[in-house]
Amino acid sequence: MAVLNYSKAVVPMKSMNWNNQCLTLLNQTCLPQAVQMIECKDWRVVAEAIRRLEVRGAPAIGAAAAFGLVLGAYEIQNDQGDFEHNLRLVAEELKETRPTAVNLSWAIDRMLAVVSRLDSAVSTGAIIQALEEEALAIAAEDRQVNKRIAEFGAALFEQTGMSVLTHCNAGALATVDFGTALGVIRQAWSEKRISRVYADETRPLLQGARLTAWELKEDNIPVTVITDNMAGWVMKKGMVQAVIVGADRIALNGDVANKIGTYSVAVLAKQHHIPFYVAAPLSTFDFSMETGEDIPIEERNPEEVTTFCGIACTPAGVDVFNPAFDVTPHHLITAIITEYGVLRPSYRNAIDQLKQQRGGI
Ligand SMILES: CSC[C@H]1O[C@H](OP(=O)(O)O)[C@H](O)[C@@H]1O
Repeated sequence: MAVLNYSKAVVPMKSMNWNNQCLTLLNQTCLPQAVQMIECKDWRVVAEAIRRLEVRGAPAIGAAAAFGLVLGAYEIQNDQGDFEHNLRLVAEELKETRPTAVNLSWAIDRMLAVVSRLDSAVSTGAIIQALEEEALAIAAEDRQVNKRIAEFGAALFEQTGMSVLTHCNAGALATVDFGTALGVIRQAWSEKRISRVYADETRPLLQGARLTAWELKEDNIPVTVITDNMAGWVMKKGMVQAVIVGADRIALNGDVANKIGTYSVAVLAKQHHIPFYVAAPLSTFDFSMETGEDIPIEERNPEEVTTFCGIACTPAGVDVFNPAFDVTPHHLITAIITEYGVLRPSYRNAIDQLKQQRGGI
């Protein structure tokens, strides 16, 4: 695995790039201190990068896993045994890297569907070419989808000069490019609808303080970083007029899994009569899941909580609970912004109407 260090001046805001059988990832665990790219030529390196949150964010890990499957296909093309069977083994290992974001399984299933549609007589080389084209399509669609979400979402900010709070990072770093919640913020800023962003630091891994603040500073969008326990007071003081977040999995009734702490922010927003928006592409919806009750919640290494920048901040041996996500019930969500428009309660009806409009999903 080659590691390349860039000066900040040249780094693309994109989370990843694919070229000549190599997936280059912007290593998000090094930001904002260092801009480091990881060159992945082995699918196992991609899988580990997803597990370690070197690449993270629901759409971003979906796209990364898709390119990881292409790397796997190149590796196994001359192996003994059935190519499609061996490919599905790689696909399953990529799917298992993180359980909550449905975009991961959505992307892998979309890639495998390409293989299923091909004539059984086609060459392995033709299969690999089709897989590579599909992964590139997933990545290319991402920016277009995020731009549409941004246009629909920005219109929700009806005043000028509003302040908005966000949690975690749903930016260009969490997607292939431009971002979902931060995409809406970028568009609303360009239309002068918002004047400042309050970014929750988002313990324990600080995606807000490290990544959202980095993205917004790079874009010269005014950002104020707050600790997670300040969100209520910021709302009480009237310092924000809206909340917008991303999502990792959305159930058919509109329950939303997102970074841990999102539920608390939604309860606070309700208490203070502040609109709470979720921005997410259709690939974040789980059409097999009626409610958020069954959304798998990833639990991560306790050391993410017991240490801070590598320094122990708890006594040794204490018990730790470290869920990476929580589920916000649909009744706390004002609207869900998608690339097909803004969904409002009842979300089940809205999603059914969307399915009818599109002749299915
Ligand atoms: C645009 S999806 C971003 C979504 O993913 C983040 O989780 P993680 O940093 O663990 O990958 C967080 O839930 C964001 O809202």
